Amino acid sequence: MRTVHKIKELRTILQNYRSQGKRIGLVPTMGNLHEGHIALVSKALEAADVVVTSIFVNPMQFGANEDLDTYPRTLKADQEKLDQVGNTLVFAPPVSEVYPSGLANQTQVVVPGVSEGHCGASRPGHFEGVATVVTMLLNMVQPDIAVFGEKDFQQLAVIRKLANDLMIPVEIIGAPTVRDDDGLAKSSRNGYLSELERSKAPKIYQTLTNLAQQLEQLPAPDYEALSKAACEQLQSHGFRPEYINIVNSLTLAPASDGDRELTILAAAFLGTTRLIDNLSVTRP
Ligand SMILES: Nc1ncnc2c1ncn2[C@@H]1O[C@H](COP(=O)(O)OP(=O)(O)OP(=O)(O)O)[C@@H](O)[C@H]1O
Ligand SMILES: CC(C)(CO)[C@@H](O)C(=O)[O-]
Ligand code: BAL
Repeated sequence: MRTVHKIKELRTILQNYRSQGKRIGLVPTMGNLHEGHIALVSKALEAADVVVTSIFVNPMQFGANEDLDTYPRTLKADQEKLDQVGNTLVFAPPVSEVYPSGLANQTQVVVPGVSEGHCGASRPGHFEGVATVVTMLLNMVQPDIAVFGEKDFQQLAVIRKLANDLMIPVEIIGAPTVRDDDGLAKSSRNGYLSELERSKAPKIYQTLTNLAQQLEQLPAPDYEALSKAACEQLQSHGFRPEYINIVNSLTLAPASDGDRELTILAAAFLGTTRLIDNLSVTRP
């Protein structure tokens, strides 16, 4: 497995693979890899001959009071994990390589509709940062396929829309959320949790599971009342819920009576750690 830090070098290597007729996959990450990320790389390897795993903590998607400075950077351990998986190439550029003219001067990609609300409301500018860097990565790598996790459900919707709207010739593939045995979605930020917080954290998934059951069973659910009750349930377990929203799985607009494919989106703080999760349901 090779690691490259420069776009020029990456392009030369990929050109060589392409000229041999190899299919190229991309898995964008911010590093600190766990089994969720490895599942994305394995899925990409099912559809591509060589997979580029990018590791880049993208400053453009972090808000002023967020954890850009403390976000775990663990390149060596990440390389060792990827070494076990298969034919991967690590692309780990420095910030100066991705934003040579600085952030303030950077052209941005804005994705209307699906970027708004949910995490888009609580993290202003976040999805512009994600959409911009993902567009740049897709242009740098020019992959046949790119794999993203359903754990970041709204992000996946944003990326599907930008690839479609900007006519980027890539297949965007979603991969299911990988969870710990107790249901907690694996996430780099789980590492911020204290032992006590970690023991409470699975409540977020349990709350979503209970809510999903009600959505499957109730003949005419009152979505707002159910969301409010679920937030109160989380609060009683020591969370500070940011939102629990029941949405149309495709548009991410609030669920309405005729919708059958629904997704429950949730974000909540445990102490200073912000966790997100989601669960999709089909109404009878
Ligand atoms: N548990 C998981 N299951 C499936 N995919 C995941 C999981 N966790 C992260 N991913 C996916 O991995 C890719 C890179 O995500 P990222 O590096 O931000 O990891 P993360 O663990 O979600 O980090 P953070 O805690 O900062 O949100 C994204 O497409 C994300 O959806
Ligand atoms: C897609 C991504 C790598 C863009 O920085 C990031 O938002 C993430 O890790 O999910
Ligand atoms: N996993 C999404 C990236 C972020 O929270 O910034």
